Amino acid sequence: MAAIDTTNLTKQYGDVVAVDGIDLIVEEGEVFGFLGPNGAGKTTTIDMLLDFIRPTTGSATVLGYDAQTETDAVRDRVGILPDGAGLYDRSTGYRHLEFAIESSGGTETPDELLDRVGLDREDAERPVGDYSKGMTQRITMAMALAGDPDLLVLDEPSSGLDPIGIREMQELVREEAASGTTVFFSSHILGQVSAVCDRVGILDEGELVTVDTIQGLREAAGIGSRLVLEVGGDPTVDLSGVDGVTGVDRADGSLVVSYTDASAKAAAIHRLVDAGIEVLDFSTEEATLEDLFEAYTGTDAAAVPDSDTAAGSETPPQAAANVGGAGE
Ligand SMILES: Nc1ncnc2c1ncn2[C@@H]1O[C@H](COP(=O)(O)OP(=O)(O)OP(=O)(O)O)[C@@H](O)[C@H]1O
Repeated sequence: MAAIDTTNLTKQYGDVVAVDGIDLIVEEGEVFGFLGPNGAGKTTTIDMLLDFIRPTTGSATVLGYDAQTETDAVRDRVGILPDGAGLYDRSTGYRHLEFAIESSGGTETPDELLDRVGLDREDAERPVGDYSKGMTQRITMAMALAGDPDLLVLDEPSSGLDPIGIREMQELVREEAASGTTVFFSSHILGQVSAVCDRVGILDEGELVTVDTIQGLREAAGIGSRLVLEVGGDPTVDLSGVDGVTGVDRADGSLVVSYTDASAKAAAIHRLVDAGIEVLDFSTEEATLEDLFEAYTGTDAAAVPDSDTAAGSETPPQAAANVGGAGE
């Protein structure tokens, strides 16, 4: 059974096709990165998976349950970190956790969840309305973890976190994955997705343009990295048959070997040395993740702000599930 399975999932707002006929399968146990520039349709897709909004056409199942007709079964099994937490400002972090544990039927204690997300007890006793953005993100993540969900849906989870917080969040995702939880990780920041995800789907203007591993994306996009070698003399070079090498050129007196697989670097150098060619020096120029993002979306990733601003939604922001909200 797939953790997420969508068929022609579509959401249209007037003339805007926010999500355009997505067919996507996320296997159980995988960490799947859902990547796309701002406005690509990531949050809209997630909102349809959790029945916060209804598709215009198409359907989806989550953990084998119909996303529209078996919503309770879905929400009971899914932990959600929404883009823009719907918390109760005057209620404490601790109270939010108690509520999340109670409504998810969890057996953990609030303190255990606080530990996992790096929030201390003192902060947990303050009203969440006083929290910084990073603290809000942490308490929301803790709520999402309550009840040991089978699927974690994280919408821009690093939003508001500092570099240490981002690393801790990635570690949490790895821990969850190691314990068998499927993780659906949405972000517009490729580096964060690639750090934790087994596969990545790239969404652009509502369309799922590709689904692959990061390595597969590199190869398919044909944006390899380059090995620049300074060699003695002007030898004839034949690197045909070296796995991962996609081309050999000369530039400014150097030999430039293009490759899509990092293991090709050492193999190419060995081949040259075996052929009696003197390798005086070498350096590598790696294709960046930004190059990759740009190749698929036409969006200059460097110019995409690290924004956590979501487009509007049909419904008010949702509290982290398995939660309906944490009343006072
Ligand atoms: N309620 C709505 N009414 C009209 N248009 C909407 C509504 N909600 C979303 N949209 C539009 O749908 C498109 C997809 O928005 P969505 O929020 O899903 O993108 P996103 O990929 O999550 O973006 P971000 O990374 O900025 O959060 C955008 O063009 C957005 O303006």
